[in-house]
Amino acid sequence: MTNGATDGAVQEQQVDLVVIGLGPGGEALATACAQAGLEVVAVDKHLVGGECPYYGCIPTKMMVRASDSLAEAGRADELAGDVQVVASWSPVAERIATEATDHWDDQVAVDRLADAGATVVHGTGRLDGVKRVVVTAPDGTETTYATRRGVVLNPGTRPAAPPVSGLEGTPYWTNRDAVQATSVPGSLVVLGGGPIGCELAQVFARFGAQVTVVQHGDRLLAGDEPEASALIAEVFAHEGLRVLTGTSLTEVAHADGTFALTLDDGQVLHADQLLVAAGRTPNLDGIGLETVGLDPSARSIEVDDRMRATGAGQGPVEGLWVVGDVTGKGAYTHVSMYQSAVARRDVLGEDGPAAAYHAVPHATFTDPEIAAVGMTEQQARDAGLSVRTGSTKLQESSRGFTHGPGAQGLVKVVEDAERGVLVGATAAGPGGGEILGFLAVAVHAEVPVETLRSMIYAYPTFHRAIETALADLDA
Ligand SMILES: Cc1cc2nc3c(=O)[nH]c(=O)nc-3n(C[C@H](O)[C@H](O)[C@H](O)COP(=O)(O)OP(=O)(O)OC[C@H]3O[C@@H](n4cnc5c(N)ncnc54)[C@H](O)[C@@H]3O)c2cc1C
Ligand SMILES: NC(=O)c1ccc[n+]([C@@H]2O[C@H](COP(=O)([O-])OP(=O)(O)OC[C@H]3O[C@@H](n4cnc5c(N)ncnc54)[C@H](O)[C@@H]3O)[C@@H](O)[C@H]2O)c1
Repeated sequence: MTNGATDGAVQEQQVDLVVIGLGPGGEALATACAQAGLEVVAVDKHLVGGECPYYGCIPTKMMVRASDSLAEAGRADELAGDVQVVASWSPVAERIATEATDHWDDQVAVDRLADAGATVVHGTGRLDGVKRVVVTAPDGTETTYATRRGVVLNPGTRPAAPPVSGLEGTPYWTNRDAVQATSVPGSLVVLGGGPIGCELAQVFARFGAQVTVVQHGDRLLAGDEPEASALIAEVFAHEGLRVLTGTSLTEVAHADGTFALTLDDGQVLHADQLLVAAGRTPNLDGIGLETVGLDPSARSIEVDDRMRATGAGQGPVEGLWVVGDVTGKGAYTHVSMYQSAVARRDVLGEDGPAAAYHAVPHATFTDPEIAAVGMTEQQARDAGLSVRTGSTKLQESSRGFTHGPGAQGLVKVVEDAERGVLVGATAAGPGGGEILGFLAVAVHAEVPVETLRSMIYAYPTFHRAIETALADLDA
């Protein structure tokens, strides 16, 4: 690192690369570029690793694993005899605090990145013109970095706070509070029926909370196929969760440890806790986009297939790569990591495949898991494709029949009939995310449907239902 001109408290340093935001993609890219010999400054204002390991995927999947074990124990009655389980949140809270997050301490991640050769800085980064960054340390000191190769942005998102009267100032939860819970509320209202709302609603309900989900759209998991939404609604109803769709929260009050939540139809809900899971706000405010000619009010940054930032209708901004949720290509850890590898190759001048998004997979870890890849039927129709669909219920397969309780699920395939390839698919059920692996290959590699139909599917597996769904394309 070479020091340039210094000006009072403001220092200027020359380095090869600055990474602003160390979510999964930024952390991986900073590590790889440092290992490749670049002088890398890796900046995060909070925890190295980002939302996924501390407040997102990892702690929530530990919660899901625990609540699934309770559900399985409940199913034993029907399958294997009496099982007595007294649910306790303590092992869940303990596992998250000690095994997942190290009590929300990132020292291990900081050391790992430093060992790779990067300089790790805890501070807030912002662009300061092309290939330049200013970092403000927690004590207010500012350092300017002039980079030789450029800057990578991976700032991610934070929980959105919907503009509901009275909400601000109440002790409501977001995902960040929910994963730090040390006990289960007696009653919980979940605002938002997306992946976060659905996963956490089911977890807390299975641990004994009385849960109501308030969703202003007309169905849960609105990004998935309607059949998957209907399945989740049916399971939630069966498990005693209340789901209110087509409803908005208009007013929040909190007194004596209780929330009073007024809905647009005048109904008032009372609950011990409110979890707001109503979408995400990109951390793009104040990051200096205007200093490189980009729109500072944008909700996402346009990127080309090498992850180089492009303004609307303009070419790439020199020396600026963007990865993760703020690219708007799918707010998932695997997308952030995938983009990180594409950007790393471009930064290092290596060859490799360009980014492509026709087969982005996702899995929502409710029970049953709702997993999908590529387009929904509606998206394929909107794209003007000649669409054929096939579907089957998992519980009607041999494996579903033997599995018994907890076997609800479905496989749905969406074919571009003109090309004879799948452009989308859904796998919902036990291990839905695992069944999806097969379908993700089919959509990614555009395997002809006739080839998929000529395969042998192991009996009696859940994934064998794919063969039935493919046969249904002709129906
Ligand atoms: C509850 C929950 C569950 C989830 N479950 C899953 C799941 O099961 N599977 C899945 O694939 N995805 C899941 N996700 C989504 C996943 O967490 C994100 O897609 C993933 O973290 C990738 O985000 P990212 O790389 O854009 O950055 P993030 O993880 O959001 O990290 C961004 C980092 O940038 C830092 N930062 C922001 N601005 C600045 C700045 N100006 N200067 C310095 N640092 C800055 C932040 O402190 C943060 O550390 C879940 C999310 C949530 C909230
Ligand atoms: N398993 C996974 O892969 C996983 C799990 C959790 C989150 N994630 C990622 O994180 C992202 C964010 O998740 P999310 O669930 O917060 O967001 P989301 O945007 O997917 O869903 C939020 C839901 O809240 C509803 N909503 C918004 N404002 C509302 C209001 N005022 N009243 C009632 N309902 C309202 C919306 O209609 C929407 O259905 C997801 O899109 C996903 O990419 C992934």
